[in-house]
Formats: sequence, C-alpha cells, structure tokens
Amino acid sequence: MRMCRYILKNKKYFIGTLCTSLFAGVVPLFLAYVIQLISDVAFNNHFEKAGTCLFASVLFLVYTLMTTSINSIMKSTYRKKLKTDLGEDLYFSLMNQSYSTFKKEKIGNQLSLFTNDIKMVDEYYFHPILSMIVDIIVSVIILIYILRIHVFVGFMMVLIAVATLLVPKMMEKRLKKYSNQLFSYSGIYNSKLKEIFQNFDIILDLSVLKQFVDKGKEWIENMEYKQRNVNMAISLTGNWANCIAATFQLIFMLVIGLMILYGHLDMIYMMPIVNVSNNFISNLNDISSNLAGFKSVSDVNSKLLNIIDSHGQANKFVSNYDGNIYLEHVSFGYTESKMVIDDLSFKFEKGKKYAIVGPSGSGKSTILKLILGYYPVQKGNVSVLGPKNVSMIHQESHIFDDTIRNNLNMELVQTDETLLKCLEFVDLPEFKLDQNICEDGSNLSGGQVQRIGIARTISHLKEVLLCDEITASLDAQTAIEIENRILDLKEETVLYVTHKYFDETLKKFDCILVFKQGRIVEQGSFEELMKNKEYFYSLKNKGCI
Ligand SMILES: Nc1ncnc2c1ncn2[C@@H]1O[C@H](COP(=O)(O)OP(=O)(O)OP(=O)(O)O)[C@@H](O)[C@H]1O
Repeated sequence: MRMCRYILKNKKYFIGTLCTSLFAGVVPLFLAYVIQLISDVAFNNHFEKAGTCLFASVLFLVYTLMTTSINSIMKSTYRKKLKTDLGEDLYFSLMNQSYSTFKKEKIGNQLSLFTNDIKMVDEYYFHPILSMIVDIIVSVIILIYILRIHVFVGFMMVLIAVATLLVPKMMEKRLKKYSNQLFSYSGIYNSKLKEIFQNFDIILDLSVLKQFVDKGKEWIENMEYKQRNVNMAISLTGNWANCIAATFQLIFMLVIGLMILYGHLDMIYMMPIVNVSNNFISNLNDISSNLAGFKSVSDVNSKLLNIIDSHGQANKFVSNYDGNIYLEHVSFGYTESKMVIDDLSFKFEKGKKYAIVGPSGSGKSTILKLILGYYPVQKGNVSVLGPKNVSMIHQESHIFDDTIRNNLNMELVQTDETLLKCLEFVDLPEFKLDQNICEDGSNLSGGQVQRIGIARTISHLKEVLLCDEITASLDAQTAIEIENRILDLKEETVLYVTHKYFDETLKKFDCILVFKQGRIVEQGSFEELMKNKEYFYSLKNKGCI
C-alpha cells in the first residue's frame, strides 16, 4: 500500500477524478430509474407519464455523454500526473546514487524500470485503484437501491459479491510467481538487446548474425511467454469470478421470478433489478480482475519504492580541500578477497604535474577513481575531492547525439569563444559548434570523438585534472601536442596515467610515480629514475612505457 502515497499526493486530482468517476459510475442507476419509469408506463398503463419518460431519457443521454467524457479526460490527466511523479522520483534517486551502486546494476535493468515497471504500475495499480474505488462505491449504492426494494434480494447480492471476490485470493500465489518471472526477465531482456545493438559491428565482423538472430528470437519468445502467463492468470481470475457470479445470478433471477410469481415483489421492479444486478456483477468482475492485477504488481511496487526511498546514496565529499591531495595508508579492493591498492601513501602538491606509470593491472586507474570518490576505501584516508574540484578525462569518451556546442556545454552554458578555444586545444579548429554529431560519434573518427571528449573536460576544467590513457586513440603527433598543452596548464594539479609516453613529455613532469601491484615502488623525475636503473628503467627497456 506504500504506493498509495502517489495517489494521495495529488489530492485535487484524486478528488476531481473520484467525483467525475462517481458521476459517470451512477449512469447505470440513472438508466435503471428510466427503465423503471418506462416499465411503469408500459405495465400499469400510466400514459400520462410518457412526457416525463421522454424528458428523463433525453436527460439521461446528455448526462451520460457529459459525465463519461469529463471522466475520461480527468482520469487520463491524473494517470499522467501519477506516472510523471513516479518517473521523476525514480530518475532523481537513480541519478543520485553513488558510482559504485550505479555500476552494480546492469543498464538494461535500469532502463526496464522506466520502459516496463512504471508502465506495469500504471496498468495494474494506478488505473485499477481508481476504477476499484468507483466500482466499490457504485456497488454499495446499487446494493442500497436493491435493499430498499427488497431486503432478501439485497442479501442475495451480498452473497454473490463475497463469492466473486474470493477468486483473486485463490489465484494470488500463481499471479505473484508469473509476474515476478516477467519483471526479472524484462531487465535481462533489455540488457541483452542493448548489448546486441551496441555490438552490432562485432556480430557482423564475426559473421555470427544468424546465431544472434536465432538467439534474439528465443529471447522475444521467452519474454512474450512470460507476459502471456501474467495476462492469462489475470484474465482467468476474471473469468472464474465471472462464472461464479453468473451461476449465482441465474439462481438470483430464478428467486426474483418466484418472488414476483408469489406476489412478494412488484412486476415493475423486474427490469430495473435485472439491469442493476448486471451492473453489480460486472463491477464485481472488474474488482476481482483489478485485485488480481494488484497482487501481481506488488513486488514491482516495492522494488521501485525501495529505490526511491533510498533517495540516492551519493558519496559525500570533503570540503576542507587545501589544494593538495593526500593518500594516507590507503588499501582498497573491488572485492574483499583481492586488494588492488596496498597501504599506499602520497601527497600530490597543488599545481604540480604527476605521471603515473606501471604495468597493466597495477592499480593506476583505480587510484584516480578513489580520488574521484567513485568507491569508498577499506583502509586509510583519501582526500576525496569529487566532481566539484576534479575534472576527469577517460580513455574513451562518450558522445551525445547532439551539436558540438551541446556536447561541450553539457547543460552548462559557456561562451562560444571559450568553446572554440577548447576545440583549438584538441586540434579541431575546423569543427563548427553547430555541427551535429550522431549517437556514439558514428559520423566522426575514433580520435575525433576522443578529442571532443577532452575538449569537453577542458571547457569545465577544475583545480585538479585526472587523465586516464587519454591519447590511446590518437596519432603520435596529436597526442604529443595535447599532452604538452595539458602540461602547460599553470594552476591545475595534473595526474596523468598512460602506457604510451614519449621521453620528451616524461621529462616535463614534476614527478613520475611507478606503480607495481598497488604500491608506489619508485618516484622521481625522469632523469633521476633513469639514473637509478631500477624498476622504471627496466620497464622502459622492455617497452612497457
Ligand atoms: N570494476 C572493477 N571490478 C573489479 N575489479 C576491477 C575493477 N576495475 C579494475 N579491477 C581490477 O583491479 C586491478 C587494477 O585495475 P586498474 O584498472 O586500476 O589497473 P591499471 O593499472 O589502470 O591497468 P591498465 O594499465 O591495464 O589500465 C586489476 O586487477 C583489475 O582487474
């Protein structure tokens, strides 16, 4: 029932929709009244009431048209509002998660929350709950109407109601099982399709298109099978409730017939009772199906609300940043069993330029991620700076399907002059700010995409710049030029990780840190390290740097 808070959050919409639904919901009662008037004229020969009948009929038509139309508009607007509120809260919480939590979940699962789960909540919770409230109120009104005609008839209708509403309870376990299968599969399904579409070129290159088409068919089949199970369980619940209600209704009509025959009920009530009891039964069937839908979606509701109620757990960053970056006896592992950084201490001084070198897997990128605050350390202290003070350029840049201006700006507006300077910084002076880039930069070369990524970070430059293998996709000349420009930055502290160094560039760093198995095993200027002829020297001779 926690999801109810969304229903109640927008009280005005809720009351408005409830009122219009009620006005529309009493249409069957109005019809019963008109039928009762007509029956009176027909069976009792009260022709003087024909004018009233005609007037009531016209009024009924106008009333029906108006109330049902207004109700449809109100209901769709309210449902849109509910879905928007839920989607916005979910998006906020997801975007405010810490990096490590965000990375734990597959993108397909995150997408599925929006493309699938919210839709399900709307279909099986928001929409039914409104209909159910109205159905219950209208059923109670019908019951009161019948009870006023005859108490025994009313009592029989209560019996029908109880029998019909027991059906969803009986189906509860099966419904939950099927719907949970569907919800967990829809995340996997989205992830798989996303991966296939993203790696389309690999599939083509390896000539394995047929195999992947067959696999895709299997996933679609599985997905539709799970969807069919849920739909089937919900409609079976409705059908069984319908059957039970129909059986009771037949008995009910037989009893009504006998009551009229033996003079316990006036003939003029026959038609109205038949009419309202039909509506009563149909309301009960709706309630029964809706209850089934409710049960099927309860785990999805909990999943979404747990994410929303976590309000994101974004890392808190220290505010006492004094310009230097301190690592004090830092130990860290992505898993408890394997430490990647081992009791590492170092002070990065403000404005200085550091090269971080070492063999693959020695923990170079990890140390940058710890400074960024992507992961909490297990032991020691890192003066985690976070995005307020740090800029990061990654090995691969992601490009948005937008203009170069918007790709550089990223929602923060900078002057064209600044942006053009950033394009010059990465040797792309010929690029126009209004030029469009396709998704993933498919209309650019790999190196151009990377340079746009570098220009983007430079346009948002903070006091500390972290670079992780940023020139891997660039030609030697462009790489040297960009590296030199970064090293010429006056104020910024730079931590630069790469395998591909040129001696001339290395000489420009204030300090080179040599990593081995999560530790700094050597440090100093290029000349000092070469003179030492130790680990750095051997790496260089082996061509590892
Ligand atoms: N997200 C992750 N989850 C688990 N293990 C990881 C993760 N990222 C890196 N590792 C592991 O941590 C170790 C250090 O990785 P890191 O990326 O810091 O090395 P690196 O020195 O930057 O290597 P390279 O030069 O190849 O980029 C490696 O053994 C790697 O397999």
